[in-house]
Amino acid sequence: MLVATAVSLEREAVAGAFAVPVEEVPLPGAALGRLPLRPATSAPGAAGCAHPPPLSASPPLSASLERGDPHERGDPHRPAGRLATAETAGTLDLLVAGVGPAHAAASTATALTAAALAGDPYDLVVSAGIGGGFQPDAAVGSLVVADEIVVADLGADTAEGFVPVTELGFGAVSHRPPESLVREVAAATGGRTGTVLTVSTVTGTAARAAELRARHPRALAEAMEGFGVAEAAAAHGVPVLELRAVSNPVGPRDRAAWRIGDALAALTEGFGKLAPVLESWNPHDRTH
Ligand SMILES: O=C(O)c1cccc(C(=O)CC[C@H]2O[C@@H](n3cnc4c(=O)[nH]cnc43)[C@H](O)[C@@H]2O)c1
Repeated sequence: MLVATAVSLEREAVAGAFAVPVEEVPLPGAALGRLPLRPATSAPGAAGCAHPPPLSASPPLSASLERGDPHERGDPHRPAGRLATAETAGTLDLLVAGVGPAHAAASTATALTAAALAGDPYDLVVSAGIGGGFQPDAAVGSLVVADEIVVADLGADTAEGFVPVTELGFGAVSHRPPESLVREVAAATGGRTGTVLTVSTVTGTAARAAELRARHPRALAEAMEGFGVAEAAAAHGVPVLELRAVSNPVGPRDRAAWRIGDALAALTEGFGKLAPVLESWNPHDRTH
């Protein structure tokens, strides 16, 4: 499984979250973390990690998100970010995929291609991160599991309104994660299911929020990467999931209202609950 996040996560925090140490692996222009889904009790090669904490008690996935340290944000010119791996049996790789749909798509496609060429293809891609929540349905600090991943601004602006790219005769504007996986992940994490929009421009006015909601009445959240990750996954025939923790309301710009710490705590807790679901999920069940 490949987990694509927008910005860099501290290796120590990631190791703590998944209860294993990770090692950086030098790959050509790439960065990815390979971690077991299960908390390792005495994993071979997991030196200094004989008694790791349970997943649910793990520290935040990323403290570095809040710091804004450019070195923690990954190198925007290296599409796949940084790659690290645990020496234990690798079942989960963590990819710093970059901010925005294009960067996320490039990073994810690079990682998927590298894995396929190495003869070890992924069977699931998860786009995970923080996002804006449409009020009152997706409260700050809550989790949203996408049952549909929709790009909201890929198309043409016309006097009659927005025309999606599909109506212009091109491409796709939506991807649907496997229904059974969405159901099970939502049940395990307590997340709400609904559409998660992908935008290239963060919504900053009430008018834009209302316009998006009018076009996408089922939208619970917006973020900037899901559709890019989903396009890369679709190109490889791999199912996709998107999990967002709400850090701010969608609407008028108000940086004081951001609750990134709360959202990351919710994401970390939710992620810990994903492990058993993902372990038992049958990757061949791609639609139901
Ligand atoms: O400067 C602003 O007003 C502003 C408001 C919200 C988000 C940003 C970002 O730069 C977000 C980058 C990052 O976080 C995700 N995210 C979080 N909240 C939102 C949102 O309301 N709309 C879209 N994306 C959001 C996003 O996926 C990026 O990874 C700036």
